[in-house]
Amino acid sequence: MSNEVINVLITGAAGQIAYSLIFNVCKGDMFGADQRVKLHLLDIPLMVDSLKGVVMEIQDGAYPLVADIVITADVKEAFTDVHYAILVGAMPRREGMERAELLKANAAIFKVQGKALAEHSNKNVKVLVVGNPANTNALIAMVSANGVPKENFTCLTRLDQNRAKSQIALKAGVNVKDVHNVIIWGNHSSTQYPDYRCGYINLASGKTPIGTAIKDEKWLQGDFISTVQKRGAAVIAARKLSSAASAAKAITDHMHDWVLGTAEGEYVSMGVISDGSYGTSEGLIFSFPVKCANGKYTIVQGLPIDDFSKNLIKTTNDELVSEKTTALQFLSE
Ligand SMILES: NC(=O)c1ccc[n+]([C@@H]2O[C@H](COP(=O)([O-])OP(=O)(O)OC[C@H]3O[C@@H](n4cnc5c(N)ncnc54)[C@H](O)[C@@H]3O)[C@@H](O)[C@H]2O)c1
Ligand SMILES: O=C(O)C[C@H](O)C(=O)O
Repeated sequence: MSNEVINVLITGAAGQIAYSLIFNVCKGDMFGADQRVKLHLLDIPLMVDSLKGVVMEIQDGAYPLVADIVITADVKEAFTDVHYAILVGAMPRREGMERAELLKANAAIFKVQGKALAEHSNKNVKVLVVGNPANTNALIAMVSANGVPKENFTCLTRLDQNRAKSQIALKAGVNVKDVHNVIIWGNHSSTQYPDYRCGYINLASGKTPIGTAIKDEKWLQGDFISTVQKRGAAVIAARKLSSAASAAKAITDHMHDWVLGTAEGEYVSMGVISDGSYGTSEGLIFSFPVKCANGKYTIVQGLPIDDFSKNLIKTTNDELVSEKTTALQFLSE
């Protein structure tokens, strides 16, 4: 076991996602089986008693990798010296709430947390935003965090990628581990574009493009896309709560790959700052296919984009531009 300890912040630590996520970190699933961690767990004052119960459960799990735990409702204490910040806590959408209202409530939270990252966290802190609207919350934190490198801000679209891979595996009758390089473009919302066109399946006969293996273009261009786009809402309708265990798994996958690297030839989807690749608007937090090595990601370049893909990428890009305009307006008020 390494002697070095990394400081990992999880906000919304008394919530549903955190109740799975924290234990994935404790087990070593995120940063590796040798990496010791100090957990910084932040929630609102009302939830601090509940956090005390979470701490008891961490202790009762007897995890050798857990070096220390801080629980707090104080932003400064939570953000101080953290190497990794996983920002899950956010104002949930209430019934009848307009998207703009949700954006406004969360803009305030992520502005404060962006400033806290700049003022109190490790200079090279790596940030993953999960709380919705995830892309735009990440953008707000990024523009509020003077001095923290912009490429250190990401948002979660790995859950969408995992959903897409599973749908393909179910349709093809293969194990999900044999499905590769399915891409999520754009916003973590119903305008996202799940793209199978660069992906392949490892069949007994060899590496086969998804379109060739599945041979059902109507499904691939129709129900496949809409099922993935609407999966979050379908889980909410069934569970009366939003997805939590699958979100925690995806967060673990995202951070694991960012920090420890992706396998040779493998793409994963991450919301990252757009450099204008594939005709997207520079400066948005946009989900792209990326590869990771040495703690850094790079956007995969040169993928073929036909008119079908171009249109769907434009739709999700337009939505993100409009969210950005609304959010920046709130920030300037
Ligand atoms: N990007 C994705 O793929 C994805 C997937 C699932 C859920 N989500 C989003 O993740 C968020 C959390 O989901 P959940 O199911 O854990 O919700 P939850 O309501 O169970 O937990 C959220 C927690 O955040 C806390 N919180 C609220 N404001 C806070 C603040 N300012 N600072 C610290 N903590 C704060 C709440 O007190 C609560 O304990 C939601 O916004 C949800 O929509 C995103
Ligand atoms: O869609 C939602 O509001 C919940 C979450 O973002 C999800 O994708 O499960």
